[in-house]
Amino acid sequence: MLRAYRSSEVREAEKPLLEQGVPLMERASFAVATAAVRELRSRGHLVTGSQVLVLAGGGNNGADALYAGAYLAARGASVEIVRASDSVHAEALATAKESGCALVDSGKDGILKAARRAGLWIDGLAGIGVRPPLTEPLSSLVTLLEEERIAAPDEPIVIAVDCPTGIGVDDGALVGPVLTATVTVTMGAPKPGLIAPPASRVCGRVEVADIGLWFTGEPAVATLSGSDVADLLRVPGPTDHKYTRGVVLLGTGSDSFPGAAVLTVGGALGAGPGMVRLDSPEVAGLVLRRYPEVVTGLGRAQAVVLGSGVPATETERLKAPLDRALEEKYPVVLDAGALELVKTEYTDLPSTVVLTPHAGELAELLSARGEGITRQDVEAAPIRAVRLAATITGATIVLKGASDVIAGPDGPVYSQPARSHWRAVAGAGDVYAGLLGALLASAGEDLARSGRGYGKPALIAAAASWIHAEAAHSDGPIRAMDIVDGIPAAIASALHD
Ligand SMILES: NC(=O)C1=CN([C@@H]2O[C@H](COP(=O)(O)OP(=O)(O)OC[C@H]3O[C@@H](n4cnc5c(N)ncnc54)[C@H](O)[C@@H]3O)[C@@H](O)[C@H]2O)[C@@H](O)CC1
Ligand SMILES: Nc1ncnc2c1ncn2[C@@H]1O[C@H](COP(=O)(O)OP(=O)(O)O)[C@@H](O)[C@H]1O
Ligand SMILES: [K+]
Repeated sequence: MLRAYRSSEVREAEKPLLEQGVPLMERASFAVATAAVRELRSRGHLVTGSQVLVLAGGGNNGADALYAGAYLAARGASVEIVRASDSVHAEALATAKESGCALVDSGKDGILKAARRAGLWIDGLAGIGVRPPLTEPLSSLVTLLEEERIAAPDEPIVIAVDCPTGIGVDDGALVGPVLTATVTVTMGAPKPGLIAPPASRVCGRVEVADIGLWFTGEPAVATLSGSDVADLLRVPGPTDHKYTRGVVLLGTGSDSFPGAAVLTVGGALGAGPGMVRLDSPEVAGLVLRRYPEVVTGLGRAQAVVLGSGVPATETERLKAPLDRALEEKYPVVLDAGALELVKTEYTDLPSTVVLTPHAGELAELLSARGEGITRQDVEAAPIRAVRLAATITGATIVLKGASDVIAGPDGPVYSQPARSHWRAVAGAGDVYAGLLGALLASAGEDLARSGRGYGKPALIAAAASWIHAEAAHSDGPIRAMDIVDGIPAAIASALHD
């Protein structure tokens, strides 16, 4: 599991070490320099003679970059420094100069010329001490460098120290200019913005440098790996039968969208529940032709999926199964049309109800609940949007997208990236809803007994996102049914991770 901690938690973790005089900055800058050497070598360059640009801001982040520059200069690199603040760390600057680094003329032309000369930039303009948007003069400098980076015929390697300058370190937001990185060398632990969208998209490869920090608390944001998923999966044993393995009931599909029933059933069956029930008479024939193992009609279940392929105007029939699940405290997935119910009637939900909107649906839901939020707002700061929605509704929220961002009213936010953007295809969300329902069903009795979720529904949803991403992994076009077909192998790969 990748565990990301906020800047305040990083500073807390640093405190005892700094009091003991542990040389954190030395460790940090050495990690940056080592990453720089590796990046140069992996592209066939020698350190000696390589042209490096150190972008040094006024904080400790700038000092890290300067010491890294000093190290590279001592190894024979030709290092130039852009001094982006009047208050650059004096000792670090002196060390860099002594090692042979040269200061660049700080006018626009001087900076651009130096940027063009250098094949590797070290971004020490701002670290975890900065809240975006950047203010002047840093804002213009970052804009200039990012434009140059994009326009350069040979794209420079950009090594971000701790985080790319300009990102929302703690919330993953992108507001204002940022300098996109090839590699981010982050100190001690990832920060939320390094693993959560949209900021995670400008971080390149994230490397965590062990500088001796120790974190014991709950992370702010986490990303599950295959082995975390394996820990959550209930593998059947000799005493299991279909009812102990979990029954999932689907109220999905309609005359308008019959295929959604096939896709949700396929997603559910792929996860291996004991039984899938379908309560959608108008599409039962279609589903049974493809999946004869499905049982039709209402009945007992340990989890319920409602709304995929059901128009928002036809949600009346979803209320009976929803009421029953709420009464019996079984987990529920509300997808697509069923989200309509949360706008007006079902306004206070337990966290065992999981809502699965895409960005547009989440914006609509939040707006209907009195928050003036657009799709663009959701996309610019997904962590904030899911947290807000979880607080307002009480439910667990899965914001579907290139990365799924998941939050309950408490516990960490999970950010689960896609393995391939070919996944963005109609019906992929229906497959997800069915898959999630089946996973919740296998935990349904436990969740019902606990009465509340205590973070577990979010964790299970994150596992569903991992499996879905793995099942949709592809180097070329895929259909939603290919994701269905990929689920059993994705689960097997988690179990063997
Ligand atoms: N604290 C420590 O002891 C350690 C910190 N380390 C490094 O130190 C960094 C944090 O250092 P700092 O706390 O000095 O913070 P930063 O280095 O992130 O920089 C803060 C600087 O940015 C300016 N600034 C703040 N908000 C701004 C905005 N919106 N627009 C433009 N400028 C803005 C401030 O005036 C200040 O000069 C970490 O990211 C990491 O790289 C490492 O050296 C390891 C040890
Ligand atoms: N850019 C992207 N890259 C990868 N996956 C994506 C991207 N955008 C969306 N997705 C995924 O595609 C699916 C789309 O779901 P949804 O919007 O509900 O569509 P539908 O209702 O047609 O199934 C979700 O699983 C989501 O995580
Ligand atoms: K930085």
